[in-house]
Amino acid sequence: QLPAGWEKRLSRSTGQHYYLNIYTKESQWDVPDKPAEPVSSSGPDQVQCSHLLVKHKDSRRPSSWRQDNITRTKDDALELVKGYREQINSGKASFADLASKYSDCSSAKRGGDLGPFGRDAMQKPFEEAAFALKVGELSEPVFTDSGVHIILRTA
Ligand SMILES: N=C(N)NCCC[C@H](NC(=O)[C@@H]1CCC/C1=C/[C@H](COP(=O)(O)O)NC=O)C(N)=O
Repeated sequence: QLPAGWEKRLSRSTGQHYYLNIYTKESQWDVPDKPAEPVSSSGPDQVQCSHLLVKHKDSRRPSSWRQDNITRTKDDALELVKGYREQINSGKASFADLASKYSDCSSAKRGGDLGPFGRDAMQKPFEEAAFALKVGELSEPVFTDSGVHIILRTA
């Protein structure tokens, strides 16, 4: 009895049997001794995230609902983001509460929620960070042309 995920095949050229992994399509001469695993998918097609964005003077659009002309430096923006991240991780404040108060993105009105999105929707550094998160996980600070973000994957 073959382990799951394998098929026994006959090699016409040698008349020998070989074994085909039905997931990877790889073949081998040795009789498999353990089940073949379905290849792990290349991650989700879509994720849903909330973010807290702190813009700075070099942001692509240094303006927001909070502040017409944003003049803080990138370093100051990073310090602020680190502080928010600490407050969330220590349970002192909720992500949605801080995002609604301090995020320089219009999504602040929705507690930072960006809704579900697929690949190629967001700037690449944001996309890479978001798709690497597990559901419920909070990112490290992420830098995009928009500014400095922390990202919470919610679905
Ligand atoms: N698909 C959804 N929900 N909306 C379209 C998002 C378009 C996308 N936006 C971003 O990548 C920035 C970084 C992550 C979130 C985000 C929000 C920006 C940040 O603010 P801004 O720099 O624009 O002033 N505000 C809105 O777009 C982009 N390709 O530019």
